[in-house]
Amino acid sequence: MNTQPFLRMDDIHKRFGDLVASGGVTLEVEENEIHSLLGENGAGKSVLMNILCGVLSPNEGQIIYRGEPLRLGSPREAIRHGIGMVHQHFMLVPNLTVAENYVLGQGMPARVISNMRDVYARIRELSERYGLDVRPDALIQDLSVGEQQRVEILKVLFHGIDLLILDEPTAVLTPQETDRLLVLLRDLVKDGKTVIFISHKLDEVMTVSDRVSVMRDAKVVFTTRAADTNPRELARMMVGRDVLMELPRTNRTPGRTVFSVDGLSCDNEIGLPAVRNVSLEVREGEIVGIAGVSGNGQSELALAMTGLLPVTSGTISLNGEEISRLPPGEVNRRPIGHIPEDRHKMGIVLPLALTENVLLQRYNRPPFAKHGLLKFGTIAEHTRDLIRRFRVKASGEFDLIQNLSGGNQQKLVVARELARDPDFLLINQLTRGIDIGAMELVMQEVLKQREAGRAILLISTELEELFAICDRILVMFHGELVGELPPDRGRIEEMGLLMAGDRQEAARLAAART
Ligand SMILES: Nc1ncnc2c1ncn2[C@@H]1O[C@H](COP(=O)(O)OP(=O)(O)OP(=O)(O)O)[C@@H](O)[C@H]1O
Repeated sequence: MNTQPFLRMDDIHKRFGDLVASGGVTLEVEENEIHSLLGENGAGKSVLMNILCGVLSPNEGQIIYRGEPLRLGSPREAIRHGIGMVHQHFMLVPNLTVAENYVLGQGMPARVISNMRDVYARIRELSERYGLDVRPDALIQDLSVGEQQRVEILKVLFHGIDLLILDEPTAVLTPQETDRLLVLLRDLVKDGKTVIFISHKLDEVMTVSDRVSVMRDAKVVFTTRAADTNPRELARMMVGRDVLMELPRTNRTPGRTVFSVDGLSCDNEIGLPAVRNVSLEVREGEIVGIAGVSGNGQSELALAMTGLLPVTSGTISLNGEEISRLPPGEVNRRPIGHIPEDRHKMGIVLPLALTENVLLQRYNRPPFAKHGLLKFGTIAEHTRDLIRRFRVKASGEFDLIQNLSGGNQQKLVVARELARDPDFLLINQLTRGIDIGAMELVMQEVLKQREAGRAILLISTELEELFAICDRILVMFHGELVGELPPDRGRIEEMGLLMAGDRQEAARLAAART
């Protein structure tokens, strides 16, 4: 009898200078299972998977795959062995079509490329078989994030992959898209594929996995069948302590209005109406949430509030001053903190050091500059302080931010913006990519800002995040605010109805409660 597992990564070591990303990791995966990989930010999940798909080579250790030692020099070699990965950040070329992306640089036989009709036919066949709804001639830049995700998955299937690795695939998906993805993963397993799934969301891990492994400090510390564990145990294994799912907060009467929006409308980047007649106010010491399925105008609302998208009508005011028609640089001079939705596009500059990223947009202002000269000592000390307070895993303040794991990049952006002590804090997706322990820390820090009297607007697709810290929650649908609810988990059904635009049914439910 063959007792070899389908895949065994054996005593893998990977170091970057002094930093140990894999410190003797052993992971076994069975054929035809969904195996989830969990762990704190920076535990070493992505590095391990990058080794398995040929992006990185280990310093020591070996991979045994289908009973044979496997040495990979590139992702292309991994694909030849049937191993493919969908990365946290998509790797598609935006101005090419789906089909062009699939044949690009993959060393496809010339006869395949010369006959794009065959490529189209294969894409259509796979798309139909797995219900993926991918059009071969669509331009990547015209697709939503969820659609791009499907294109990435289909690309891996297109190359005949048996072992599929997905690194946080649901971080940017809507709940409906996530459900579809989880069903797809089960279908793939039925078709004989094997899946390794990385996620910080314990409920979906419990739903979809056959087995789960937990990484801590660059090692796998625990593997179990999903049926034999629960979210609380998994959280404890990841973080090394019990995680508070409920955060204590004080009752607080909000103070004066700090930030307000009145009758605001704006268009999206291609000139279509995105935000329609939105009015809201945020007061001192208050956290106001905006719930909604992504793509309902939240991104445009946030951009308009920070001066990055022109307002077509209505006003935006901060501390009584109208700021709706100020250029972005002027808005940025006001006491506003902004945690953007997509940290790679707006929050950080990847090839720069942590110190430089902390300084972004503030390089000419005290305390970091005096008489036009940068105060390097102050900048370094401030960055070290943020790293310590937010437990950012980095070798030091001069580390390049691109060397940090995704969740640690997010923690640095949050730390930087909270430290600016702004009067108004605009947060669009607070905990994206952040592990469950760090989530607790980051939410506590936002609550401290509330205690300090900041006015906070939290746009989020994560209801748990909104319920945990908001004082009241507005719901956005098709560019409009369609309702307001207290952060009461008992009213989650009503909120779901509002998020789907069904005001009547939501009102009926609300009436039935009273
Ligand atoms: N190219 C690199 N150079 C230096 N350090 C790196 C590099 N790539 C990764 N690291 C470090 O290796 C460690 C593990 O990172 P990895 O991305 O595997 O974490 P992760 O478990 O996937 O975290 P997250 O949940 O935040 O995505 C981190 O400390 C990271 O900073």
